[in-house]
Amino acid sequence: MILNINDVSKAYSGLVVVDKVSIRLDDGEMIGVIGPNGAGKSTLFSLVTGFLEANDGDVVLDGRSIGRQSAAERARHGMVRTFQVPREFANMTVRENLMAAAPRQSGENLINAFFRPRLVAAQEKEIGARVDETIAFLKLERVADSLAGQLSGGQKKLLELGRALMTGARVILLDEPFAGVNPVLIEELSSKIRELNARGIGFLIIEHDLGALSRLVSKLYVMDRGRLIASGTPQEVLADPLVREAYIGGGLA
Ligand SMILES: Nc1ncnc2c1ncn2[C@@H]1O[C@H](COP(=O)(O)OP(=O)(O)OP(=O)(O)O)[C@@H](O)[C@H]1O
Repeated sequence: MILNINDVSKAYSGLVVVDKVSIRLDDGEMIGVIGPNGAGKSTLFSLVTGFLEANDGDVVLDGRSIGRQSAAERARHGMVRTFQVPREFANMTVRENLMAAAPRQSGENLINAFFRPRLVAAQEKEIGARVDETIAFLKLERVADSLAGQLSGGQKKLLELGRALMTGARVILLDEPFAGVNPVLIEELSSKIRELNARGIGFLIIEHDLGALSRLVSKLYVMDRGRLIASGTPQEVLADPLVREAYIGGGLA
């Protein structure tokens, strides 16, 4: 699945926070998006996935323009995002959270639930099997029946990834997957992401942990004050004086 972000822009009361950003994510590619605080990275993810409406530009997924579609429609086409602060349902268990994230062809239609209970039951069973697989893949067995609100920060990030996987997405945008996660779990999460990527899922990843991100992705895009200022391999980008300058005071050693 190929994602083309074409000249996407967003302004708030005249202040441009995303300025004509274009990024291409090739089939099964993994790309990092970095930049100092307030550069516009999270806003860009919301524009791409339909949580915010762009003022300009388009988003094209596998040749189809989806830039005017809702987030739910874009998810149905195979692209979802996660959030910096995970958005799990705190009062539901891990298993229930994963169940709820799966798209349903028939169960959400009450008439089907009433007149075609066997169809709905078969579908729920299939979703249940996928939930079990996802729990095993992310090694969440021990907390599968715990309330999501009681998980550690790192486990919440795993659940967030699991919820994205349950949608069946082929392109996943991860917003700071390693923030607040301990180093051991960062390695664990990275290897899960790598494994999913090897199965053909494309990733765009915003991350401030440049070391962990650079080990994961083949290419970095750098944003500063709404604009893309550099792109290339992690080695090229992190050695770029323009990039180092953008980060002054922002923590790039
Ligand atoms: N709803 C809003 N109204 C006005 N300004 C906003 C709104 N949302 C974001 N902004 C501004 O847009 C700019 C980009 O914010 P954004 O959160 O996308 O940056 P970011 O690169 O993701 O930062 P961080 O790394 O800190 O998460 C910031 O200056 C922010 O203050």
